[in-house]
Amino acid sequence: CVPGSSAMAHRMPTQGKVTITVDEYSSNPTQAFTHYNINQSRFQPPHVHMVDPIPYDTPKPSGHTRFVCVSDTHSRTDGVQMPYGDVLLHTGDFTELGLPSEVKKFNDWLGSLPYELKVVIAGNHELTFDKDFMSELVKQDYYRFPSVSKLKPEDFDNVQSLLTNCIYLQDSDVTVKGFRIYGTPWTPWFNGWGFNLPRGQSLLDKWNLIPEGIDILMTHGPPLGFRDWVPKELQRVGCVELLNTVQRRVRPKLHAFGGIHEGYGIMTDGYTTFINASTCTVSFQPTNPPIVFDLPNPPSS
Ligand SMILES: Nc1nc2c(ncn2[C@@H]2O[C@H](COP(=O)(O)O)[C@@H](O)[C@H]2O)c(=O)[nH]1
Ligand SMILES: [Mn+2]
Ligand SMILES: [Mn+2]
Repeated sequence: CVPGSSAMAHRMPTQGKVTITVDEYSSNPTQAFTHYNINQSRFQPPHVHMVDPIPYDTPKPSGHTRFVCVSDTHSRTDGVQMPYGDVLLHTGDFTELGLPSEVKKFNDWLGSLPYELKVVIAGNHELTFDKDFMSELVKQDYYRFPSVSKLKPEDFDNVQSLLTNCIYLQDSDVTVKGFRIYGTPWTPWFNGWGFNLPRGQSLLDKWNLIPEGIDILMTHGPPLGFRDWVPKELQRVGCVELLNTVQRRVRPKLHAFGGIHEGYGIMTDGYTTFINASTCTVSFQPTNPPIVFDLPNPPSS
């Protein structure tokens, strides 16, 4: 089923393409959650429920690919025990500030891991990966991030090239082992970090770049209602337009993200599995284990 029915998504009769528009509750995700839960049972069982992670020693079913999901490692990978799997997915915040030294350290860690393929996106902490953010920061004389101010532009101009041990996605996709994976770093504006955009049309413009036919979506932050609860503020902070895009247009089998460290865990809506794989806790301790997930191989692979 496509959860919920709303004026916020409609199928164009001639093209069969679903168009997502800005949700009336876009700017207040906590209110959006309550509204859609009461009026559409949108986050209710039996379709929506928590999922237990599979134990690492579970044999992989034949004809499946095992994905290992991590996120928000924040340059703290030293003690993280990595399980068996085929493809690593890292959904951003692999550094504290995107310093080239941190990126190199992360790339070395990736190089030490045995996975056949590693796919990585940036998060709001990868400041140097967001070119527009860096141009603005230069104008502000770097007052917010003193250690970034020590960098010369040539040190970070081509920071992506330091990631030699993975496939880096930024509003782009790749097909690996027959799975089409799309990755995008944008999150709702929060304290003016990298890859921040206002809720509403600005973020929806980014989600509208996600093609149909994606098997796995990687974003840094959660969609509304799925592992997006911030207990210290009693707020849901997931993006409403991202949820509508995922459930009503793109419909990936797996949506992997992090961003909200407190939301670590797995849920399903009955079709898409949502994995918040934040390795670091809210106090930035890297104690949440990587989450493994098996997907049946696409027929053509
Ligand atoms: N109320 C909100 N809290 C947020 C949001 N994004 C992040 N956070 C909180 O910060 C930590 C760490 O995030 P990081 O990007 O600095 O690593 C996260 O776990 C939340 O507690 C937000 O949009 N709204
Ligand atoms: Mn983080
Ligand atoms: Mn983050």
